[in-house]
Amino acid sequence: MQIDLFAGEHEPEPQAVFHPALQDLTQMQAMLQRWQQRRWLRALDVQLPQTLHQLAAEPNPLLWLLCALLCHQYGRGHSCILLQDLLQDPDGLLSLPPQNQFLQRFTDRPAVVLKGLTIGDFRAALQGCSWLATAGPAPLVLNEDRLYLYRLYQAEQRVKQHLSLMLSTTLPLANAVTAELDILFATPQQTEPDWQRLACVMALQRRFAIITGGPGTGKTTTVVKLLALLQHGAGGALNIKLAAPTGKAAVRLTESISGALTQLPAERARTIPTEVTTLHRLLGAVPNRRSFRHNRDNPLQLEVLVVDEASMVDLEMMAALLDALPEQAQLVLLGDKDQLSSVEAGSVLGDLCRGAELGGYRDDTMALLQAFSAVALDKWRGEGSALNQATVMLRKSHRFDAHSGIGQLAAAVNRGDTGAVELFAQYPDIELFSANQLSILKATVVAGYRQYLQQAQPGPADERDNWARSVLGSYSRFQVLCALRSGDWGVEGVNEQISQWLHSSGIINRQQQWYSGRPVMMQRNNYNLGLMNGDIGITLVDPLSNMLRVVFQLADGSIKWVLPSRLTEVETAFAITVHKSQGSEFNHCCLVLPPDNSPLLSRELLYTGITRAKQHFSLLCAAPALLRQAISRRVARSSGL
Ligand SMILES: Nc1ncnc2c1ncn2[C@@H]1O[C@H](COP(=O)(O)OP(=O)(O)OP(=O)(O)O)[C@@H](O)[C@H]1O
Repeated sequence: MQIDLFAGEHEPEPQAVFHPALQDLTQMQAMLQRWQQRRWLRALDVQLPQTLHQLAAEPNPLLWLLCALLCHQYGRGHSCILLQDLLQDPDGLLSLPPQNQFLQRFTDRPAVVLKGLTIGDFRAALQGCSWLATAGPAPLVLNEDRLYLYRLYQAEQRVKQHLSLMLSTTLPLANAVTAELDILFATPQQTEPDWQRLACVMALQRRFAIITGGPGTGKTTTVVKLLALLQHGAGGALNIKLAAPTGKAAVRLTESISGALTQLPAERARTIPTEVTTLHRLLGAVPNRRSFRHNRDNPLQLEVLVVDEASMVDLEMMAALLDALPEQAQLVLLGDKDQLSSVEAGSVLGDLCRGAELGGYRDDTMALLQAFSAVALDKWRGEGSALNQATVMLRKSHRFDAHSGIGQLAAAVNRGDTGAVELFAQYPDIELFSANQLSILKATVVAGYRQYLQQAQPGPADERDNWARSVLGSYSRFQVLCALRSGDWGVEGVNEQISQWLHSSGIINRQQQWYSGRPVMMQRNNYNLGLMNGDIGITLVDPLSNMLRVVFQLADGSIKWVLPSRLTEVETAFAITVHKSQGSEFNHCCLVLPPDNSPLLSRELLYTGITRAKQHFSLLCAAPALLRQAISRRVARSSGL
């Protein structure tokens, strides 16, 4: 057979046939409207290109599409869109449509619309576009084929600049540090490195350090010892501040710091603060503004700052925090890198901790750490980034032992082991319900909430704060978590179902919108009230006025009584999303998964849900196959960090 080397030479170039919406702006606008009607996009996503067009006309349909998708991704917590990833798997990257059902039915789904496009087409649509920042500020930024909203790009740049500056200096270690470490850390015969001790050594030497680890691995214990070492070196004169992203997390850190201080010699414990503030309060949030009172021009007054639950800190907050840090201050971030990322855009801790498991310690870091370790550390040697040289991962949980199903389940899910499903049959502290076991779920939920609801009956006037505190304490023993917000199996549907069950069991009377015992969660920060997004309050009859009030515990442990009418943006909290549960722990958690394979079900979501439980974990899941799919799916947020 003869091969015609020149076949095709005279044939016309194949014309790429693009989707009609890419060829006509009116069609693109109509398509975006349809996506909004199907709830694939938010009104805001569709509005953004329209608004920009009014300011500077840009009739390119692809540009409109990119702009709407960028806004959509921002709403889902991504700092940017990586154009290459968008081309590779549009439906997957965008999680559009959000439920996989009937996907093939839509001929205008992202994968079909973007078919045939190349990265060059994206660049061409953006080139010379007046919406794109080239010299000065403009709404969009393209950097190394990552498309950003300007604000997020700015925040990312600021974080990068601050961190590289902080990572470029090392601090001298005092000669007496070994003796001090020996006082604080017991040295039994070891076979594994004492990462808590090594975390202290590393953080003493850095202006920026990260201590990451799962629940109960001793992050708080370690940081308390670190602060004792720092104070000892400075003669107790350091101005140390402790902060957490939410009020709830701040209250929890206050409790665990107080617990950890009891393990220290009294004269050392005295030099360490126990007061924990929220980041918003620390930075001085200005009502209805994005900016803070403390910033580059008005830095914070402190020498050491510890931020707990750092996985909940979003990109813009991290940028604001670093802006406000005085030049010589030391910053230590604590958190679990494997948890879900912040509710707002960014996955700062996850991004910064990439490679933390492997160590990746270079020669100089190895020399430093090895000098303080009785066990050889060669396994963790590598050529990691500057960040790796400032990160220690604590690996041993002191809370969950080998007999704990929660610990085993969390670890298996975290390493993507689909065999995790089998663990439910082996441990008494974890249980799995299928969707047709609703009666068992009902019994679990009613029993779970009964105690706090009984305590919520009108209490004594002279002890009203203590009573409120104990009701809030009882409430935090049990919590239903959902993977999704909307739908029958989301927070909306499950809250409705639970209220019905509790009402029909005679435990609540929900004939009015507000009733005694109603738990509510803040959906936005309210600076006037000093309440933050995610704070949970409980409705009680105030014994002083006999009127309904909602009680919240503030970061300093005090109780705030608020008129329900002042709480406009709250939702019932019998069920809350896993996302919003971050920073909280409950004795017993019950996680409800939807019956279909939503792209939102991921390993990180399961891990975060499981690790909210301290003693008992229940899971409602229609089929084990669904659980295996969720364990196999990872969520990766796009960012340039
Ligand atoms: N090296 C250790 N040896 C024995 N017990 C420890 C050790 N480190 C911590 N613990 C204990 O383990 C428990 C959890 O420690 P800690 O609160 O410091 O962990 P954490 O990582 O901050 O937990 P979480 O993030 O889940 O709140 C505490 O009771 C603490 O006293």
